Amino acid sequence: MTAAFTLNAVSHHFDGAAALREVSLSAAPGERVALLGPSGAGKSTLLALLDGRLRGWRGEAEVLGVPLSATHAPPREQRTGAGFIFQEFALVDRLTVYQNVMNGRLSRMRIWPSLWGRFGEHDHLKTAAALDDTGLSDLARRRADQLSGGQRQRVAIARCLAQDPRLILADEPVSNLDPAHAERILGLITGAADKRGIGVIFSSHQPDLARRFADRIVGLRAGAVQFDKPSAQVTSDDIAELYHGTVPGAGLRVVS
Ligand SMILES: Nc1ncnc2c1ncn2[C@@H]1O[C@H](COP(=O)(O)OP(=O)(O)OP(=O)(O)O)[C@@H](O)[C@H]1O
Repeated sequence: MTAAFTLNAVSHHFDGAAALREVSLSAAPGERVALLGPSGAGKSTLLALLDGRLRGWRGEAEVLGVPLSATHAPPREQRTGAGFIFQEFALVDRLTVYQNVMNGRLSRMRIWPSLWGRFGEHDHLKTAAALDDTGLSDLARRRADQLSGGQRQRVAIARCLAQDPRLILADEPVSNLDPAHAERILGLITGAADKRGIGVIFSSHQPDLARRFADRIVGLRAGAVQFDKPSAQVTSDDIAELYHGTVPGAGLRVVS
């Protein structure tokens, strides 16, 4: 089966400073991988690369069997089918929950219908299913700016699910949430992925949650892979070494 992604010696620099250094990694289909590491380790950069948004990197990268280009965005018909959940939710405040989730369908539509916002019955069905999976059906008519942080995050997840993704990428999906909500949201994302038989790659600052919700943890530091292990084999020493010398509060938040 096609790997969720494969990276071979991928490096990236921002203004001459290395953000990723010779990263070689892959994930099996359906695998849940957590990216851990202190602030500035390169987690968001790696996820942006997997999402096909990063330009100017070196090396080789393939997502869901589609080679990525370091120089240009892929044409619509060659997109990988990965869905992205943004840390800051990226919702349109003046639109309803339903409209925000429906927007997830735009990337699945042909160009002209998408420009006119002409959604079909199939799009409405996918939207309704995504709202149901995230427990948002009762809030469908509420405006996005009238939601709590946890509810907004659920809308962002539903929008991603409405895309019918073949892989879910999530950049610190629970960083703005209290511990109980964080656990619920990660359970929601990984449960929805399991139901669809697809993988999840998420970044986190919370080792305990990463251990609980990921099959595998990749420790990134200063753009390089420091460890890559099944979650059950990641020790407290691995975590301490990964965060060694970093500013307190910029990372580790233990959730019991
Ligand atoms: N657009 C940008 N322009 C310049 N430098 C950038 C840009 N984006 C990231 N960087 C730098 O690249 C490095 C990696 O950043 P990245 O955001 O990938 O880290 P991160 O592990 O996601 O951090 P955090 O946990 O704080 O979100 C950092 O040194 C950061 O300052």
